[in-house]
Amino acid sequence: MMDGYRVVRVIGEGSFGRALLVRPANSQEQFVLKEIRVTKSRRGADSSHREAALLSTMNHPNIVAFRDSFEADEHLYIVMEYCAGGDILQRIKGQRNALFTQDVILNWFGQMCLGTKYIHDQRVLHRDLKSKNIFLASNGAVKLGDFGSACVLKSSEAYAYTYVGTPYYVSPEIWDSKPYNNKSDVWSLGCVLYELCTLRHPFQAASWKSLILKVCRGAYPPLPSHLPYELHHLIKHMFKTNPRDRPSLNTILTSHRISRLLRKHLPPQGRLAVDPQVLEGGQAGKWKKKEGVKVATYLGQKSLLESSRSLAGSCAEPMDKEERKCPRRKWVERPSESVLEILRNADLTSSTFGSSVVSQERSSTQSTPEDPGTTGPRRQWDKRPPERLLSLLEKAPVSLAFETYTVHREAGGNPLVGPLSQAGWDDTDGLAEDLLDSQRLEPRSDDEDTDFEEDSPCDLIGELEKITLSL
Ligand SMILES: Nc1ncnc2c1ncn2[C@@H]1O[C@H](COP(=O)(O)OP(=O)(O)OP(=O)(O)O)[C@@H](O)[C@H]1O
Repeated sequence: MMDGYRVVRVIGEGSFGRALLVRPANSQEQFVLKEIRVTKSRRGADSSHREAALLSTMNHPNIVAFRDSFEADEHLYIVMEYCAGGDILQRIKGQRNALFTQDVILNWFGQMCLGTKYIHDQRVLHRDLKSKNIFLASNGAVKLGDFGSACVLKSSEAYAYTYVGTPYYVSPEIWDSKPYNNKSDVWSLGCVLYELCTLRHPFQAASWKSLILKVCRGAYPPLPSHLPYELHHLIKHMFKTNPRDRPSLNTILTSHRISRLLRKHLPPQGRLAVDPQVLEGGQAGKWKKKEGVKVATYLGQKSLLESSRSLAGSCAEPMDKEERKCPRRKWVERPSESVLEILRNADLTSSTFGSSVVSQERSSTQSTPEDPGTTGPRRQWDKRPPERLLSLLEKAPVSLAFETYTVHREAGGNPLVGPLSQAGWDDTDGLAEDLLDSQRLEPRSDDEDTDFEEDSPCDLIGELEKITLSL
């Protein structure tokens, strides 16, 4: 018995503790109790308060609901909704080779879209959407979970933590050291949709280098031909290498070619929810602020622990109302391609990947970031091998690419500004906007809705380098 909860059984073990199936003493209802080891030094971080206020507003049928949290015996416990159907990855694996029906794909994916649209409407990024973090409830509802790994708290201590994601689901802009944005979540959701359609990951690779190349080119094996044209079309757009060209969740649900098909497969309440007015209305069942603080503290801990393994993890990022009104940041005309360029050079010296592989991949039907559909002259490769990334990629086992990563770096600016902080509440309000690259600001347009992103991109390559050095 724990704080009024009776343990029914252990569901599984994650990197930060166990997940238990529990039942309140006075009820037959079942919940998941996540048990997280905590260290005293991380308790009560001031920066948790604002993040908690944000998290406490999360309430949607397609988001795993939080019920309670408490601390006992050096552990933090979070009580949340139990999803009896398990996670989507388990379901995919359980299919063996039998493909899901089109109805199942559209029904599940539609609900994932509703959940993601809900958080995006609140200017929150999930940052770790993957089939392992999406659950099925007993009533058939699909729910996005594991906001824990999706949330970074910049602490008031020495480091700031930035979430990177799970490499197999990470979008090209992240490899190009661009900020995480709402379309990065769209890319990850595209990976989940592709998995539902094929039972395979879109970017399979035997090495990091091959993985990153495929991701940066948006090169994936075609979907089975029996699937409707609308799904082929949607996947193609979700895997556009430039985030500007990917549809937003709003577009997918309301005006993309897939929208009608998706809506037809949504449960009735979901169909109603596509109406933006209804979506914005759902605010019932908020967390109590006090509980939210504890959860936010846990999230900060999780980030710290994760990065202490040199691998990284982390954060949902809100934008405040003021920021919504601000001119939004614009993507530079073409990605800088830093990673792509280095990888291309790496091919000259790599023993495992010759230029023929690159040529083959370049002939894919997907456009490359530097060559959106035109047939310009091939770039000359730099003769000097890029030692840094080359050695990194050759040493790192690709199995690591399914892990969630956080990176840490020394905090610059105001260390109290957390990724879940709302700019309007911080002393740096205004200053932060001034510091933005002015070239990346432009008025908002309706058809281009890459409209919010993290503030400070991280040095992913540098961090991966540290990882491989420690292997
Ligand atoms: N709300 C839930 N309902 C049903 N099962 C859940 C729920 N949350 C987690 N699980 C299951 O419990 C197990 C452990 O989950 P947990 O989130 O603790 O770790 P993980 O996701 O496997 O790893 P990590 O969090 O370290 O990345 C997993 O099998 C997961 O599918």
